[in-house]
Amino acid sequence: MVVVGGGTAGAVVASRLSADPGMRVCLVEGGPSDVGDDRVLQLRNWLSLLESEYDYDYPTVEQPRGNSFIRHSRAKVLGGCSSHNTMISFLPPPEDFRDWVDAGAQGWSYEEMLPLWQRLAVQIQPVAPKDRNGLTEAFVASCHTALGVPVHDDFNAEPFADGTGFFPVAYYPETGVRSSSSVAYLHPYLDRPNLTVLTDTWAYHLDTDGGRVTGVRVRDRDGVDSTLTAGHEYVLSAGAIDTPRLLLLSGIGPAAQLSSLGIDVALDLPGVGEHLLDHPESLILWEAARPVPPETAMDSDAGLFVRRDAGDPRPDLMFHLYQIPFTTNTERLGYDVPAHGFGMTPNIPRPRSHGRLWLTSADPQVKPALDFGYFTDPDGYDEQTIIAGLRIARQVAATEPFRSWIAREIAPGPELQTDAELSAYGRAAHHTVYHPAGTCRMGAADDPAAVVDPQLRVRGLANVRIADASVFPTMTSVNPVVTVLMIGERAADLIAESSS
Ligand SMILES: Cc1cc2nc3c(=O)[nH]c(=O)nc-3n(C[C@H](O)[C@H](O)[C@H](O)COP(=O)(O)OP(=O)(O)OC[C@H]3O[C@@H](n4cnc5c(N)ncnc54)[C@H](O)[C@@H]3O)c2cc1C
Repeated sequence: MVVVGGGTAGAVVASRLSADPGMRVCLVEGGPSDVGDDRVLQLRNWLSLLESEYDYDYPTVEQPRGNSFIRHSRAKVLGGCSSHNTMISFLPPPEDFRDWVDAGAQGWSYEEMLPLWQRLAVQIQPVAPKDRNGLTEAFVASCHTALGVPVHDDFNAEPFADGTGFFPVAYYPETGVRSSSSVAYLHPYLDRPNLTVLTDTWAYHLDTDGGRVTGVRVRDRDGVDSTLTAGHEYVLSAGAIDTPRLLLLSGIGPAAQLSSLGIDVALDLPGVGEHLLDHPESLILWEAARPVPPETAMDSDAGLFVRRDAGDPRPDLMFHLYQIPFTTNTERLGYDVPAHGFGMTPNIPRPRSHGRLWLTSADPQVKPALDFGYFTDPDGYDEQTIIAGLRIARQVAATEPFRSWIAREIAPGPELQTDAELSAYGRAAHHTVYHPAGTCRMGAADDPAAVVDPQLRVRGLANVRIADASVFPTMTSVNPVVTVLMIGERAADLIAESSS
């Protein structure tokens, strides 16, 4: 087995498969190991990793209705984004998986996914009491009072329509170490004789012949090229940007795009790079009336879910509380940067705008172009959701005890009140929750727009599967990392079944 990408899902696949001593697994990871690297392992450090040497750092193309300055962070380290994210860990609601089945992903219902959730090796629990501070507790109390939503002690205890509370997080509170896929799935097993982990090794081409992958061309940290071959199967787990990028560089994708770049077409697969999904979020920023207390798991410990559409049992508006002033976008717009501040970030659980990614060059070094199409849905649903979110955040801010923590609203600023004003600000200052997905969409075996079938097999190739966020048929209503881990678990099951 060759697994390309030792990230969130790839680490799970390699770990589960190498538990069988009869299976030889080679895991190829573009970044370094995280073993012993406290900068990566300490969950609270996550923000310092963005735009660092651990980040591939992808720009977007111009977003006429959104923010063109967003830089999409993607982790370059063993464990992938689970090694530099905040590890907020939600089991998605049942209807999210119903949407997947409706999109052709037979076998991916909530009931079929639950056993995978139950066996996850990462340690998930609500933010530990020692990591909770007065600001965050006041926020939860005010959400409850202002909006009448329930307080959840554990969001994962059962499906919910709305509510507030401390997030479930995958970490070890006693040490502050993240429970990433690398820590939970690889660290205990790195001495397995049948598991080879090649770090700092970049895969840049899949060789194909007669409907099969015959090898993966890689370059190691010294710039030495070699070709890895698998006796059984290849698994692509390079993530929602780099998996389609690798396919396209290998001539697997929309034929016209590939031909225009002079890339030989190995397989015309129109869906590769299409259907780029994300969770956009905006920000309401406040100056703090007093310094924010230091206790925290990772500076975004609590949140709020709101349901506006009574016809759907799922929330349709989500907020993270940011316990630090996250001013990247507001500063650019001329707003003050407070010494002490915090914010709420309304995001769209099921956005209706989609985008795509594509190559602009046959050179593997050139980053692909990413167009998220933010706020381009024709009915304006995404825009309206952000406007509603900014208004709801103000309601919470006007309610004690949270209100006493606030000195003033910095952005959008109290003078912006109309829908048009809030929309213009909300879109100019918007950010990403860093959840790209869907670019190698899973669908029915006879769906020509799908890239993988429900067994995660690439359409038209006999021995390669994809296991990462790129296969999402639709966006999950909640943060996606748990779903990505479950995809890794499912991929391992599917491969084990097919090899027995
Ligand atoms: C800053 C940030 C915060 C986030 N916070 C949360 C959160 O709190 N909760 C949540 O649910 N989700 C969160 N997410 C999203 C979540 O982390 C991702 O959706 C998920 O981890 C993606 O997993 P993946 O397996 O698809 O890809 P990744 O985890 O990105 O794995 C891809 C791996 O492949 C490697 N790779 C890529 N290309 C190649 C190549 N050509 N050759 C070799 N190796 C390669 C990469 O180095 C990487 O290790 C966050 C993301 C970010 C960036």
